[in-house]
Amino acid sequence: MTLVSMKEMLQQAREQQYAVGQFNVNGLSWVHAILDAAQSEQAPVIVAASDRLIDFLGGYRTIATLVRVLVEEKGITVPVALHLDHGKSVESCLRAIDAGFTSVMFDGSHGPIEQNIEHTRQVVEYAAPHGISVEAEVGTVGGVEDGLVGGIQYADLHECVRIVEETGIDALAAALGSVHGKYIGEPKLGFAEMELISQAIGIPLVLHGASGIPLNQLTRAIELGHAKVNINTESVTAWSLQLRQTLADHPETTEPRIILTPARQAIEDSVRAKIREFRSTGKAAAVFTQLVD
Ligand SMILES: O=C(O)C[C@@H](O)[C@H](O)C(=O)COP(=O)(O)O
Ligand SMILES: [Zn+2]
Repeated sequence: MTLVSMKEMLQQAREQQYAVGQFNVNGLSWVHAILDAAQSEQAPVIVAASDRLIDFLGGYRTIATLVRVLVEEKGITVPVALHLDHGKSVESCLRAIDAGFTSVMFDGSHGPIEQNIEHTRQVVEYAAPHGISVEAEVGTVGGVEDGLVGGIQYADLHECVRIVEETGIDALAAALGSVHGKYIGEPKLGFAEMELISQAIGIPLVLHGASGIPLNQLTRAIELGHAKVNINTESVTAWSLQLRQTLADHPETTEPRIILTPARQAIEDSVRAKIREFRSTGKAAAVFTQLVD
C-alpha cells in the first residue's frame, strides 16, 4: 500500500465518531512498532515525525524513504499517512512534501493570527495540488512544545473559523486545555468550547497532548469531532521503562537485538491499546472504500 494523505481517513473518522491515532517516531523501533500495531488492528494510522526531531532522525528524505520502504517490505495493507508534526516554517513543510510526506502540520500558533493564516495558506497552496493534507493550530497546547515550556491558551472560536475558511486546511488543532508531556493533576478539556468550535468549522479536529487523558474525556473529545489524536509521551514512556527493565535483567548483554526487541514490543503494545481506545480497530477497510470512491 502506498502512503496516503490523511484527508479521507479523517473525514471518515469524524463521520463515524472514531479517531485515527497519530503516533510520533523517535527512531526505527517506532516505525516497526506503529506499522505492526496498525496492521494487526486493521486500523488506519498516521506515522508522524516532529519537525524538532527531523535532524536527529536523519532528515526528511531519510524518514520518508524509510517509512515508504518499510510499509512495502512488511506488506502493510492498512492506510498509512506520513505526517510532519509541528512544522516550524512554510519552508520546512514544503521540504517535507518534496521529500515524500503525505501530510503536514504548519504550526503558526506561537505568532499572530494574521501571520498564522497567511503562512498556513501558503502551505495549503503548495500541498493541495500534490494531494497532501494540511493541519493548522490555533491557541496554545500547554507543556513543552517545540522545546518551550508554555501555558495553556484556549483557541478562539472566530480565529478557528477564519483559519478554516481562509486557508482550506483539512484538519485543525484547536488548543482546549490539553498539555504536551505528562499531566500534573487531572486533565480538564474545554468541552463546551470544543462543541461550538467543532460545529462552526465542520472539519476534523486534532487533539494534541493526548497522552494521559482519561478514557472518558478522550471518548467525549472524539464524539465532539476529534478525528485525529496525537500520542508521543505514552509510547516513549513504555519504551524507556522496558529498556531500563531489560538492562537490569540482562546486565551482561551487549546484543542490541536482546536489549531493543522488548522495548519495541512495549511501543507496539502501547500503540495497540491506544488504537482500541480511539475505536479505529477494523476501520481500514472503510477508509479504502472512501479512497476509491
Ligand atoms: O513531541 C512532539 O514533538 C510531538 C507531540 O507534540 C505530539 O504532536 C503530541 O501532541 C503528543 O502529545 P503527548 O503524547 O501527550 O505528549
Ligand atoms: Zn503536539
